[in-house]
Amino acid sequence: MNKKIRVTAVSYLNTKPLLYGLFKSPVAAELDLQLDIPSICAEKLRTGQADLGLVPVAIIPELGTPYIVSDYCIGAEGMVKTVCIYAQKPLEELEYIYLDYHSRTSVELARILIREYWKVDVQLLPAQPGFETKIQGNTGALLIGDRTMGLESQYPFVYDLGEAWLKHTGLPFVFAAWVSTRPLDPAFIQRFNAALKTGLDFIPELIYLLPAQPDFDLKTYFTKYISYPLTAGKKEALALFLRKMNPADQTIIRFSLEEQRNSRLAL
Ligand SMILES: C=C(O[C@@H]1C=C(C(=O)O)C=C[C@H]1O)C(=O)O
Repeated sequence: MNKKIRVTAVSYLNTKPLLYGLFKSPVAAELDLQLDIPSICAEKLRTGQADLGLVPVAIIPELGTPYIVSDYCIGAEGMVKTVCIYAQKPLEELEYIYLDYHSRTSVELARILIREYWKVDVQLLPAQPGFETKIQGNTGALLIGDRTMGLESQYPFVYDLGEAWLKHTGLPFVFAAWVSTRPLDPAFIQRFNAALKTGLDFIPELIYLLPAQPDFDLKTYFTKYISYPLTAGKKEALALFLRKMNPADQTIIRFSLEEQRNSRLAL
């Protein structure tokens, strides 16, 4: 029996449709799955504690040979609802913004948008657990994931980073993608992708299995705000985001499935 593939995936609700697909498929038997907050997923893939991960795309340049193995991701085509800056005052009146320690991508996205789009002079601070309580007066915070659900009605100023990125660039966005640091068996990748697709087909059923969120409609979130297909537009956005993060970056991202398709076409 081959060794199982060690997989790290995001523990948030937005990943459940993808996980549901994996569990409904025989591919589940090939995986040793661990669920973590995004910054830990990133760390596990980077340090070799996982072979494959649904990881924040901001860490791709830190990986030696990154392969994007899937046609599915955690993305958005504008508003995303769960990646926002919350504040009691408008952005231009803020002095400090805490950056969520769960995140790797959105903290970089916030830096880019503050610099290029909002153009406000604000100090960005690293956050510790419990930092949500510091959202007061001239201090705001970037928060991501399930902890943001229902927060929209609690703060007078809410800035959605997916929406701001679309207004700034005209592009969708990719927050997290399935990345491996070594080439995986193409047949495995195809089974893995087919399973993810099945999960998305089951969103209407899955809604019944997940805990209802106060002031937050999960079905709309999964079908309107989170956008799972890794489209050409999202790939373009990913390349632009990595360039804006670090203009000197030379990372070459390999798209495993595309390479397979291309090589099949070439045969
Ligand atoms: C849209 C989201 O995207 C998340 C944002 C991430 C980040 O900022 O590093 C990483 C994984 C994604 O799950 C979310 O979970 O709210």
